[in-house]
Amino acid sequence: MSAVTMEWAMSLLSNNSEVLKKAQVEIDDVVGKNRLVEESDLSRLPYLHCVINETLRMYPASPLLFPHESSKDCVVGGFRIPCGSTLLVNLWAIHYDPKIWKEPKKFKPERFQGLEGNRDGFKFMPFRSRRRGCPDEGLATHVVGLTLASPIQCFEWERVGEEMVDMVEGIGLTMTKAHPLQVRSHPRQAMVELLSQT
Ligand code: HEM
Repeated sequence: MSAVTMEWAMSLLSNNSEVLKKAQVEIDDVVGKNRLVEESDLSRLPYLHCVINETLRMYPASPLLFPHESSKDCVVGGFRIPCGSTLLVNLWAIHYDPKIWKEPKKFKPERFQGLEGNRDGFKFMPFRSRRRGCPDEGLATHVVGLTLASPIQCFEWERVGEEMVDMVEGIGLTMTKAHPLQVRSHPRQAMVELLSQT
């Protein structure tokens, strides 16, 4: 799931160079160019977290979440759910609901600014929620944060051709990209020396 999220994030950044630049400036300001970004820097990179959250909103790794079975009769949102029903949550529909999100189809990490660490009810649930949530959410956000921050800090990327990276979704329970991301990259001038030492 972390690798899937990484690929979507890098694809979105490749198509939105101004967001990539903003994330790069934040890392340069906080970390500088004399050392590589470390896990302990992540809490000081709020814009990077906004990028990750916006990626998880638009491309939740598990768009229908795992099916669950109701253990007793209950009523949810006015609907009677008999005991033993298989329940799916259409997370994708919630994450694109125009009643909840302004311009839901637009990649706008800024919409999460000031909301870091705030789950904001049940509007945003890439890791599901509470008792049924992903037990490794903290680890996953750290892994994605660090593995995304490193190439942002060290490399310039560009699309392979003129056309935008295609964002077609593959078929399956996990939302993968239909076509693997391809980008052309080269080390940032200021990072060449540091990279040659590691
Ligand atoms: C971006 C990365 C990840 C996302 C978006 C994600 C999301 C989710 C979601 C939506 C569920 C399903 C909850 C449900 O519907 O019942 C889940 C379950 C789970 N995740 Fe993650 N996950 C991620 C990374 C990880 C990682 C890195 C690990 C472990 C190292 C992990 C371990 C688990 C486990 C063990 C469950 C099953 C929990 C249970 O049986 O109730 N996840 N995750």
